[in-house]
Amino acid sequence: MAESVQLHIATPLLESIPLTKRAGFPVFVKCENAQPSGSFKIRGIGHRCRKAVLSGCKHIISSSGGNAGYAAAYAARQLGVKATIVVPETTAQNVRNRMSDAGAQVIVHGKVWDEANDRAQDMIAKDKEAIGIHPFDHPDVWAGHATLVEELANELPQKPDLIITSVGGGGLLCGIAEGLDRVGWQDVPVLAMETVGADCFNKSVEAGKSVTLPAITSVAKCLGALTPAAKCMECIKDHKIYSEVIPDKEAIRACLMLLDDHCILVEPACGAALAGIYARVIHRLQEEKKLQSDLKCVVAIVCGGYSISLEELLKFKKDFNL
Ligand SMILES: COC[C@H](NCc1c(COP(=O)(O)O)cnc(C)c1O)C(=O)O
Repeated sequence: MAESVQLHIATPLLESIPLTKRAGFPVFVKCENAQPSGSFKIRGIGHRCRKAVLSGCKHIISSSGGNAGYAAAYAARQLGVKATIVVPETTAQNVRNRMSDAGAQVIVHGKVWDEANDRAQDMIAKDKEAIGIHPFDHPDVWAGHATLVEELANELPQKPDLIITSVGGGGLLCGIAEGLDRVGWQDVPVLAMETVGADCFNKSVEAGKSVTLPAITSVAKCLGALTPAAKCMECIKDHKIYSEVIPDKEAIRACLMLLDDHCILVEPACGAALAGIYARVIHRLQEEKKLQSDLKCVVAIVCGGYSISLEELLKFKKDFNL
């Protein structure tokens, strides 16, 4: 059963007419919001959980800002094992409820994910039957996320000129890099988007070494890792990765514009990726001659996520005067 139960799905890839019109070049959206757990996380977290259960694990303990934890709770339910998810105070109540509804025990500890992760590590050390599921820093997580690029290789009309993603701890970025290697697209550049106050990867790229933020001050709480996975710093050696940072306001604007363009409600962590187009970051890179002017195929990953509601988005709209 654990070998064969389906955890993630092959998600829709849409040629986005509204985004293509706004951008002036063909834009495809990879709709990870359609995953059973509401975000791309189930790809890597599901793969990690399945391998853990096949190795005899009876209790999954995950730390998460929210979406990785829900993916772990969902995977544990499908795999028929116990799950405990440790989340920081910033994790939205609706996400905590979803984890409980999936059958997981939810423990709230710490102001940021890193503190929740410390508590989870303590629990893992004391439970011989448990295996820890890291939300972004594990080879099995990256291997699972890489399936997204394999689907692109099967679906896109041509090799992409650019793939846009957002970065929290860098697990999705590392998975994309692994996927590009798998399908022979090592030269495809990646635009890695973060928000001000959740930009540990950008700070690390600028410093040429891993940097730990003093705090997470962005509203994109699900990008809230203080330090990126070390693997990210290897990825930038082997792949062309543009690291860009936008203010929270642009992430919220992107969420609002995507809702209008595609009737898809996403959280700020996902809006950050779409801001690569909506905030014209790509156009600036083109003006700076860092990106080719004749883009023919750009893929934006709609990473999804449940840390949002219509009410919260409307409050952000008001707070940011949008
Ligand atoms: C603290 O949180 C890290 C992680 N969220 C990460 C996340 C990302 C960034 O993915 P990453 O770069 O961490 O693999 C993007 N988009 C969404 C909707 C996300 O939830 C979590 O849920 O535990």
